[in-house]
Amino acid sequence: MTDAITYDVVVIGAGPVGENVADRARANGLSAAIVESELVGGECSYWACMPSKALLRPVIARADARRTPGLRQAARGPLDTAEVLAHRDDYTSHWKDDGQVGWLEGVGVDLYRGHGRIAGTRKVTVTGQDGAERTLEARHAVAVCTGTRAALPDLPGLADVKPWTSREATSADRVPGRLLVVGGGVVAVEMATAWQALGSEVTVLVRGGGLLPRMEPFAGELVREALTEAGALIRDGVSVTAVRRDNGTVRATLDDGETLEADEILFATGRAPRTDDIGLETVGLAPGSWLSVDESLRVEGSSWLYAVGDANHRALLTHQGKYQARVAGAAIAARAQGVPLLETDRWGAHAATADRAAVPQVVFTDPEAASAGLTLAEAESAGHRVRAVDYDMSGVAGAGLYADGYRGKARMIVDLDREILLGVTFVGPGVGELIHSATVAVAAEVPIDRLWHAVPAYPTISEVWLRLLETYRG
Ligand SMILES: Cc1cc2nc3c(=O)[nH]c(=O)nc-3n(C[C@H](O)[C@H](O)[C@H](O)COP(=O)(O)OP(=O)(O)OC[C@H]3O[C@@H](n4cnc5c(N)ncnc54)[C@H](O)[C@@H]3O)c2cc1C
Ligand SMILES: NC(=O)c1ccc[n+]([C@@H]2O[C@H](COP(=O)([O-])OP(=O)(O)OC[C@H]3O[C@@H](n4cnc5c(N)ncnc54)[C@H](O)[C@@H]3O)[C@@H](O)[C@H]2O)c1
Repeated sequence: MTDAITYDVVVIGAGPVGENVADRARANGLSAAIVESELVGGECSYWACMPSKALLRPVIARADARRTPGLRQAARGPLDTAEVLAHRDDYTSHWKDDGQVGWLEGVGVDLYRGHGRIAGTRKVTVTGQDGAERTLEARHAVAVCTGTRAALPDLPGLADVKPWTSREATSADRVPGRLLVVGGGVVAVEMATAWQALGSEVTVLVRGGGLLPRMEPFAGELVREALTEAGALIRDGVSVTAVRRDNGTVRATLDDGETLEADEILFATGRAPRTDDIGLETVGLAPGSWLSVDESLRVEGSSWLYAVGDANHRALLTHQGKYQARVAGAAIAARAQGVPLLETDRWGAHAATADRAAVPQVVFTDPEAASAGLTLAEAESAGHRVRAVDYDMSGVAGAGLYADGYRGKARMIVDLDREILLGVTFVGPGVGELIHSATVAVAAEVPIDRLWHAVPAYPTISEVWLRLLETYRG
């Protein structure tokens, strides 16, 4: 082993979040190293956000075209599967990271390829593919940005089946004839939407709680209706108890004793933190745990260790992890400069307040489901005195113009004590591009009386804002 190489900041994991922590460190005049064991760009670029959205974009565009008079006939046919998969491959840069490595070089971050492990206070070892080990030492901070992997249930026979996880579901190069999807969360509904449209016969197996259980209930209901109309079968209240593969065919046994056959089975059953082999035990933390952090993203009880992005389990979304990276970068720099008091109060420069109050998310199904801030259930369980205001989006002129027979629903959650919005949900075609208006309203805590003066252009889907406010004001 050679002598330790010293940097101000050492980042483990070069996903979207690690890249941004390193970039923020550099922008604040600190030196930074980043360690990556696979591809620079992380899960998001190669097996998550980018490939899934590249698969879904043509699906959603075709559905929109089929709802547009004059285009219906032209959009009747099947998708060009080869072109869709090739487009997806382009969007993942064919699983090569040269572009992102170039970006790191451009911002002056040193890349170390290999597996990173914490080795006591402010030290990180990097084990390269050839087994050679180097030690990096951080003057100020080590940031764990190692993300997640798919969590698989403990089922007899599962390993032999070689099931699809989100990785295979986003990178497969052929369309399975029959696809079983286990789970009812975001990965399950997005991938069911994509592969059904690409030609698979999809069956979704939902254990309980319906589809998209973390959103307002009508989101899952509208997505279910459309998925069913598209030909997918959704089975509720069923669990897979065993699975095997015979001569290529997957056989999944359900808890009611029935056995289903398919060509592939996707487990979209949540995520597990990639913290099991990163040396947490050398600093008194439990390997394999989600890392609990304070508002500045610093691991509780530590003065130098940060956990940013998926690894801290605050909000498993790329944009939210990148926001955390900006906050953590500012906090690391301030502490390095000896700033005596950080701004960690609500909405302060060194507090990731939006993680708790104003997280936006878009589920890229047909219809899209988009939300910002709290659901009714979340607001109530947090003790707020609230009113939910609902509006059927088919009554909005711009929605009718956007799609013939537009189906959609909007809800805003009003904090009755402060007369501000705590959350907004839109479900319907085209709403993904609408949600930032809600994020601004929620994060800025715009008073309802002032929102009344934010006039939506006619005739856009955004007029739903006016309808929601009119409904609230009676
Ligand atoms: C199918 C799917 C679709 C998604 N779509 C969206 C979407 O549309 N929008 C959205 O906002 N979010 C989406 N997400 C969530 C998003 O992918 C994650 O929130 C995001 O990737 C988290 O970024 P991260 O940098 O924290 O972790 P990751 O992207 O997981 O990156 C972590 C990096 O750390 C590396 N690493 C791990 N351990 C080590 C180690 N010991 N040493 C060195 N390197 C290591 C990994 O190789 C990886 O490159 C999706 C997720 C899935 C599964
Ligand atoms: N468009 C987007 O923003 C987007 C897209 C995909 C993923 N993501 C993020 O990635 C994360 C992971 O998504 P996900 O869908 O994998 O996880 P999830 O936690 O959202 O959903 C997992 C689902 O699987 C079910 N489940 C768990 N174990 C099961 C079992 N043994 N049998 C049957 N069902 C089981 C759960 O009840 C849950 O409904 C989410 O936090 C999500 O926000 C975001």
